[in-house]
Amino acid sequence: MKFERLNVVAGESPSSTALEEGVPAIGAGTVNTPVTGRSRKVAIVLFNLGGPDRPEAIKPFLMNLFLDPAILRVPFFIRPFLARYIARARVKGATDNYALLGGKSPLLGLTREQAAALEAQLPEMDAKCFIAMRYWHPFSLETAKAVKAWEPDEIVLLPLYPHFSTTTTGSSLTAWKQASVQAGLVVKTTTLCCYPTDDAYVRATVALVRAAYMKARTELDPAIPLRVLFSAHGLPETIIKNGDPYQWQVEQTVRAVVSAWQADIDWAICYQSRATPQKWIDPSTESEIERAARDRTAVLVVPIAFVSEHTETLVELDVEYRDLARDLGVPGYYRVPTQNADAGFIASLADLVRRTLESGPGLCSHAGGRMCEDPFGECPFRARIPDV
Ligand SMILES: C=CC1=C(C)c2cc3[nH]c(cc4nc(cc5[nH]c(cc1n2)c(C)c5CCC(=O)O)C(CCC(=O)O)=C4C)c(C)c3C=C
Ligand SMILES: [Fe+2]
Ligand SMILES: [Fe+2]
Repeated sequence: MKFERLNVVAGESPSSTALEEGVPAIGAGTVNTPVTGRSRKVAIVLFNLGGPDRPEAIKPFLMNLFLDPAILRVPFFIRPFLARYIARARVKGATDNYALLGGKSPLLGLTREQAAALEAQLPEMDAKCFIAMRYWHPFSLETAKAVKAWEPDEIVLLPLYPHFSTTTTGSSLTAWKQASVQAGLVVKTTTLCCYPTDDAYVRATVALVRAAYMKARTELDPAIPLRVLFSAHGLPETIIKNGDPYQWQVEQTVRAVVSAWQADIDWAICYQSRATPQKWIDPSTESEIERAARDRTAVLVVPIAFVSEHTETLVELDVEYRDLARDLGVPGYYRVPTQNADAGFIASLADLVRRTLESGPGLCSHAGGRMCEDPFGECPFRARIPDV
């Protein structure tokens, strides 16, 4: 499918979109203009959250996270105190969790594998992937300088978050905008905001879920029912009430996956990784495990909204929730691996890069224009990403 261009989204003027202003998107003509004499140099910037690379990095990583106004929405003069308080409160637990993974997050290594696999799937262009992490190295500024030094013809900003949230992709875009200005990076840029119901992404996800389901079924007593729990990272309820489309987009993905799977399965959506004292969106993954125990149903947990393994899959799902399920007597606990460098998933990203280039410069979703429904005022096609 060919994307519509950004500015033809019904009812929206070019100036109503903030992100294309936010990211330097310079250059007349279309992105399809061939660069004569050589294949076009496309810098693909992969956004992810980042994680500590050694135990001493855990506290500053947590401080970076909680100092982000997109994460901790309190008045600016309170934020440093609250950030320090929450980071201190979490550091011991986080250190124990990262210790189970060798003292560091696997996220950067896995993102590098995704980057190499993606470059290999785009032979028709001179594509180079760069990684911009939000809360630990490589930060946006390091990456923006590296992109500038490479002298690309075009840039594609590709979040490794299929679902747009102000806390993830929105925050990364704000950081990228600031870094681009600081680095003096002025190159035609197209941003993919999200791809929750992209066909190839959904099909790749179905393939992983189906394989794990079949395996679990062969191991389980046929008399025991199996429920599929799609477990996404949670968010504070206030962020959703403010118009963040993340939860709606997660629901769209799950519906698309279930529909493409075409199997008669018992399934539910739940939310994990609550990290602040406020009320987070329901139901929690813990409460779904408790319900499965009451129903004497085994569970297959599908990490949804995460496309790489990290502490929240390898520790929270594989250790903490597995233990909880065992202690409650859940008759079986299985887990679908995240996409990582799965060939189907990387092929979906490669296709998204091609379509993003066709659509640009500016902002697009996998569907071309804005895909979020009206209540979602924080959809980047509508919201102003704050200046930094
Ligand atoms: C869809 C993905 C994610 C959303 C949405 C998200 C929101 C969000 N996260 C926190 C707090 C923490 N997140 C932490 C780590 C972490 N979170 C994500 C993904 C999403 N976060 C990833 C990929 C990681 C990296 C994990 C790793 O392996 O390093 C952490 C640190 C770990 C810990 O202490 O548990 C915190 C804290 C909030 C508050 C939030 C939304 C408001
Ligand atoms: Fe998180
Ligand atoms: Fe949107």
